[in-house]
Amino acid sequence: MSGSFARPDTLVGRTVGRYRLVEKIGAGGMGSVYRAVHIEIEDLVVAVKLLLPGLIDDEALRRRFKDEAAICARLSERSSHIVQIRDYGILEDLDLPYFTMEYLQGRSLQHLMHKVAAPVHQGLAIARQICLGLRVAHDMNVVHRDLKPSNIHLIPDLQLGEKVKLLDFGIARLVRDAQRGPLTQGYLGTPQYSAPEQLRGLEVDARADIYSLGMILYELFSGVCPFAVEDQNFETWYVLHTEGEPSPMAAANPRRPVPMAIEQLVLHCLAKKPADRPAGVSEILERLELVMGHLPPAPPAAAIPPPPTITLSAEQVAHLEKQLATQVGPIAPTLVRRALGSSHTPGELVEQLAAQLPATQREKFSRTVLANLSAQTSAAPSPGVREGSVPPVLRLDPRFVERCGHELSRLVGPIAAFLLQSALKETPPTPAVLVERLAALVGDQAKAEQLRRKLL
Ligand SMILES: Nc1ncnc2c1ncn2[C@@H]1O[C@H](COP(=O)(O)OP(=O)(O)OP(=O)(O)O)[C@@H](O)[C@H]1O
Repeated sequence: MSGSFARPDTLVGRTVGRYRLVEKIGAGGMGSVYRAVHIEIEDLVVAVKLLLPGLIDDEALRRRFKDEAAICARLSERSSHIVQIRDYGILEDLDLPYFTMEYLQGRSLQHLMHKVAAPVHQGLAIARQICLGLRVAHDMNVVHRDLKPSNIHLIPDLQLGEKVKLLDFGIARLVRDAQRGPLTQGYLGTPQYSAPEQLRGLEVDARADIYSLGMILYELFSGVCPFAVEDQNFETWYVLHTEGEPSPMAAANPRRPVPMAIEQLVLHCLAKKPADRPAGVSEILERLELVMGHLPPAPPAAAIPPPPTITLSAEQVAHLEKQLATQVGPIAPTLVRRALGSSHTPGELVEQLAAQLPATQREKFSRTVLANLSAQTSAAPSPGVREGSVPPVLRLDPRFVERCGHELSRLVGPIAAFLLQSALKETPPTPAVLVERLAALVGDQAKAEQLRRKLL
């Protein structure tokens, strides 16, 4: 039935492969994305991307859509920082290609950066994970070409606290694609984040992604764009990227001082000529890790969060977990515990949890749980006492933490203190959980295994 046109939202309720489309999450230039559940196992949630129905007759776009799934599938085999592809197929009656991905909870980096600059510690952890994912793509000769905050998701993760996932390889291409020639066929991308050579329609390589990364890191650490922008049109961005000088980061946001080494790195990435940028993502990673190694480590005891500042009854906690679990599944109790540890009011608690949900679910969730919470929540607990089913704060033996730091620094060098601090920042872990968090942070499977062997 080639050429037929189906309105995307009429697809809600349809079965695609083994999944039923539940709601539309959003749409981009090439496809619409839906949250979907398995037809037999409701807790199995995925995201399904379908080519826009108006594009099904365009063979080149169909091929590009399939390429996106294929490239992502290949890359995610090698990096957990790249969204996983589960399936690819065609909806027979509509002749509509689709692919199925892991469903990403949480929020995009665009959402995080919308309000303020990230604290340096958090910014470094995010930047490092973006680089780990991007390095795998570049090592496999794939250039993303549309790296931007909305294509970088931060999902809640038991080990990392916050895990970066790169997505939307819709216009990614192999650097050398013999059948289709070099990457020079007109402009594709997002002008705000594109490198000068990409905007000019010239041949691009991994260094175009490095430029986009520079734009993202500038905003991540300073909270503002490197250029003063009046009109958000192609011409304006073209002039700014090809001729404009980025403002010094310190001047851009004097209230949020950025370490000099980060500023130098970011401005290096934003060099106009590809040859003047860092040679590769490995170099950027090394420089980020050098900064991490020099940040003053917080003493482990101080890194253990203070007791929570609101108390809930066991029933309220159970209600909250149940409401959240309908959206996020088994990770709900962990998210509730973490949010309880850093909220001062029921409103703050609900806001934190709602931020983990897709935008369409937030309001309903907030309304439902706030009504339940505001009935009985007290704002100031009796000292050190916490009601409800939430376990008490666990205190780790400082000697064990010290041993972890020691083993870690043998494996990763000066960034050990930074990683240890990150691992302790989340809800206080048991020793085994601490080791798992560290193993995940190391970002290298062999080293992670060595760490487990030494410490467990
Ligand atoms: N695996 C996923 N899990 C959850 N949300 C997703 C997933 N993949 C995409 N999305 C969301 O779906 C929406 C549409 O994504 P899509 O990649 O199609 O377009 P886009 O990035 O918004 O636009 P464009 O591709 O034109 O730049 C976005 O809000 C994106 O965050």
